[in-house]
This record gives sequence, structure tokens and C-alpha cells, in this order.
Amino acid sequence: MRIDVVTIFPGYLAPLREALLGRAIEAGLVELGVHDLRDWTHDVHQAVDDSPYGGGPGMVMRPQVWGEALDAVLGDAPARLVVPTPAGRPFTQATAQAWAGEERLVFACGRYEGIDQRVVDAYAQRMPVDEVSIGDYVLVGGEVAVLVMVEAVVRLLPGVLGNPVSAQEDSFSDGLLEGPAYTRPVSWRGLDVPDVLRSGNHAAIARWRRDRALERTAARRPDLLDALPDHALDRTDRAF
Ligand SMILES: N#Cc1c(-c2ccc3ccn(Cc4ccccn4)c3c2)n[nH]c1N
Repeated sequence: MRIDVVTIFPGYLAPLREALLGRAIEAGLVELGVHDLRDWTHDVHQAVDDSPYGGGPGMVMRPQVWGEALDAVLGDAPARLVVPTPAGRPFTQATAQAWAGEERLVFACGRYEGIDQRVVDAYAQRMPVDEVSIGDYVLVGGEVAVLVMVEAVVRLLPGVLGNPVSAQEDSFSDGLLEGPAYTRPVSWRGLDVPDVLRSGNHAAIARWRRDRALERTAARRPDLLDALPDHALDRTDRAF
């Protein structure tokens, strides 16, 4: 997979070259390009924003600069354009799974009050464009959202995680939150590891883990339970 990010703060994306993602890049599993939007300005002030038509607070990012930058970065290669915005569709694990199958993702990081809508509209005429949000809170720009989304996607790529099974057993992968996890020591500050996890009875362990996942999901994210298809819960599950 190739990932390109266009931003006025390239340094914000430096963490993408650290740790797991950095190793994926070094292993050739991912190619990453980070581009400074201001490289496509032509004025001495390198202006990327202007006042909003219709008035209102803040500034809007100019379409011309974005058009030149995205034309240059995209070239003729097919890609999915992703535009983080607080007004976007929710970015979920399902989104990450879908994007993990893409050959190329290009992320447009806005700032100020966002990017002129015509940028999305123009590129949507010739390629898939997703306006997405990582959560119901307002950030100052799209860079942090791109860090989140790139990590969620890249970890799903074959060869990136040491143990691919863990991606299959993620929270959300079966529609439920993950239950509690434990490691040594058996007792810590008067708190003990649940006996079942040390029993060697794999069926009992699997049942216990599912029960804890259902319990946690019912308590913290009842919306996820409501969204589960009927076949996803067996009779024992329905006790929650
Ligand atoms: N994804 C995501 C986001 C964002 C986000 C993403 C991109 C931009 C570009 C500018 N701003 C500031 C801003 C503030 C107010 C109204 C419009 N825009 C962004 C915020 N906020 N919260 C999320 N879950």
C-alpha cells in the first residue's frame, strides 16, 4: 500500500515513521509520502486560506492550492482520497478493514475551518472520496485524525503485526469490546488473576472471555450490542 499525506504541518506526521509503522515502511509493506501543501503556493506569504463566503468565523482553505497539490501528488495512479472533517462519516474498524484492501490512500489534512467544499466535489468526479470523522469532538486540524486512521489501517496489512490472529480478535472485529486481560504475577496488590484463566480448560476460558466481552459491551457500548445481527448471539449470550 502507498499512503500520501498533504498537510501544512508535515512534522505532525513524523510519528508515522516510528515503531510498528516505521518497521512496516522499512520492510516495504507500506510506502509513505508526506507533502507540504505550501510547496504549491506561489505568493510570498505562501497563503493557503481565505475568508469564508457568506461570512462567519475563521478562514477556509483555498481550492486552487489544494487542486495543484492533489493533482501533483495523485498523478495518474488510482487512489482513494480521504478528507478528515468533524462533519464526516464515522471512521470505524469496518472502515479500516475496507481501506486495508486499497492500493493507495491519499489524505488531505485541513486546518482552519476546513477545506473549500469544491475540492471534495471536484475529485469525487473522478475517484472515491471519503469525508470521515474519528469521533464526536472537534480537533484543530486533520493531522491527528490521519495518525489514527493510518495506524488502524496499516496494522491490518499482512505481515505488519507479529501475530495476525490478534487483528482478527480485535475489539470490534466480532462487534464486541474486548474483555479484561491479565499476565504475571498471579497476585498483585491483593488482586488475583481469575482462576478460570489458569485452569487449562480452553472451552471454559473461551466462554469466560466471551461473557466478559458481552458484559463490558453491554455496560459501555450498548449501541454495539443493538447493532449485532441476530445470528451473532447464541442463547447463552442473550443473558446479557
Ligand atoms: N477527523 C476529524 C475531526 C476533526 C477535524 C478534522 C479536520 C479538520 C480541518 C480543520 N479542522 C478544524 C475545524 C474546526 C471546526 C470546524 C471545522 N474544522 C478539522 C477538524 N475534528 N474532530 C474530528 N473528529
